[in-house]
Amino acid sequence: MSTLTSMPAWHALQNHAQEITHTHLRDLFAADDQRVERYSASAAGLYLDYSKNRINDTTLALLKQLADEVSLPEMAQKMFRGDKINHTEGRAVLHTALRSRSDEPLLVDGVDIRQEIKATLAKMKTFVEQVQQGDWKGHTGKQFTDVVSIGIGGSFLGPKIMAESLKPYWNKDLKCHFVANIDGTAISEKLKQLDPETTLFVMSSKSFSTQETLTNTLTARDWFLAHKLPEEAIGQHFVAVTSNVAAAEAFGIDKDNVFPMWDWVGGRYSMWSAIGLPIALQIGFDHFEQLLEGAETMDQHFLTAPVESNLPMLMGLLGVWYTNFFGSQSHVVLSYDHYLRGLPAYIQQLDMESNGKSVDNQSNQVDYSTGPVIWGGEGTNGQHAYHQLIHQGTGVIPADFILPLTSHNPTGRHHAMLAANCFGQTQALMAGKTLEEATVELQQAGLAEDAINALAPHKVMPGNKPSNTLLMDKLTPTTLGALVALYEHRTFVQGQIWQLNSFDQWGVELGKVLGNSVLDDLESATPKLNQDGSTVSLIKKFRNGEI
Ligand SMILES: O=P(O)(O)OC[C@H]1O[C@H](O)[C@H](O)[C@@H](O)[C@@H]1O
Repeated sequence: MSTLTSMPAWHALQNHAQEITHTHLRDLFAADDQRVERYSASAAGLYLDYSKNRINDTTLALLKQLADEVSLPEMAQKMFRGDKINHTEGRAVLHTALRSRSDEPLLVDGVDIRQEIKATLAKMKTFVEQVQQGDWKGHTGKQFTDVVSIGIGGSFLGPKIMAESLKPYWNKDLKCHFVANIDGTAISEKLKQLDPETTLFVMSSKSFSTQETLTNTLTARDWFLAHKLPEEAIGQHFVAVTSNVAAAEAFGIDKDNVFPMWDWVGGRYSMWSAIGLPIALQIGFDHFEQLLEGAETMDQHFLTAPVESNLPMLMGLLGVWYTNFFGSQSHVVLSYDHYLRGLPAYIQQLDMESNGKSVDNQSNQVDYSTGPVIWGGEGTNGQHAYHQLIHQGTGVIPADFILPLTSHNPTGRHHAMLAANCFGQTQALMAGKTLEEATVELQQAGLAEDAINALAPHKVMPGNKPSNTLLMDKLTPTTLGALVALYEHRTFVQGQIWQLNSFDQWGVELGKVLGNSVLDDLESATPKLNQDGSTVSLIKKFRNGEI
């Protein structure tokens, strides 16, 4: 039995879950008109209504006890101060330092990283301003109109989704494009639209060894040179962001054009570093700094607020409550804002690559569920696609609804309708519709009794489906920074409860290695074909070009 499942709070939560499954949220709201006042909290420009969760005061007390029993507050302090909590890679975890304005020295292996962070931010600021003001032009003297950010995983999702989310703040004279996939269509379709004389390439790869990014950059480089631009023009049109500066130089990127990052920043936590350069180019450096400031405000809240009003702690613990005591296997993030339509995909990598693991910090196989599938999309679109399952499916899928109260594009009644849909969905999930209510509805519609008896059960909505509602006054760089930091710390909370190292990703290695040996067989004149039968069959079909 693992240490986690032997903890007193764990056993108490198991017993408590048995009790609370017999209560309906409808009844909890009916019995307490102060419920939302007691189960809501605000911080860093965000408001969390968590009253539509399957909880009562005992639940929260036991979840808090569990947090204490795993020493969560102490673990958070260790992370922020640079302890090497990423123990399988022997690394600190300091994405929080990237957005900190503290001057307190922060040593990693004897080096004060605050100075490196400051120097890199200054380098980014100078570069962004030079590009925006036309002081850094293309080889033929034209100002850049387009930026192509080449990267994948955390070197793609952060830049792309944050830039997309902050469109109201875009520098109108510069358009950022994002290429990630090795599929040649991705880069080909992008390059078709572009003029090499006015295009700047930002190649982002922490390791500088990722096949997709290296290949796409070489293809971009070939395209660039194929347009009669000389080799010496590369230096003006290609910059890189990486922790492997030597590899970047060997690749042909000028040393002065390399923006450093560090091994104490995980890829999925790296948008605050120079990986965020495309964001800063798109929205301007001042707005990028506001993104950092919003995140830092959430950091301080996470470090100092008591559990019962600590947004990341509450959301993280509630996730554990459903995963481990209600059998939930997925969690849905619903952005009721068109600009935030990509956010669920960002949180998907953040959370699933952090906690999609089954070996604990003591190198033992866990005997409990860990990271759920994170999915989601844009409201109200999801209501016409997958909300059916959330309402009437057989499982419990906790939902986060995210809505800015003010739209950047006030258009007629649109925003009121968006908000009404958002709130209506959380209400329907909570209250549901009973058989009696469905029956009365059908009687009022004049259906015959046998028809009613056949149809009514299909119209029953069990309700008691949990949701969080996250509000902000308006989507700004500051509130977006706070929102992303909130989810980073929510992921940290869950990883700590599950006794996981949330900051390595050994699971992505095998597929890459096997893919390389398959590639040899796909391209070789004399393929070895010493793979399993299915893979050999697939290789042969690819080589023959027919199924
Ligand atoms: O930035 P790179 O070193 O190119 O890595 C890009 C991505 O590669 C892997 O898939 C990791 O799992 C991701 O966390 C990382 O963001």
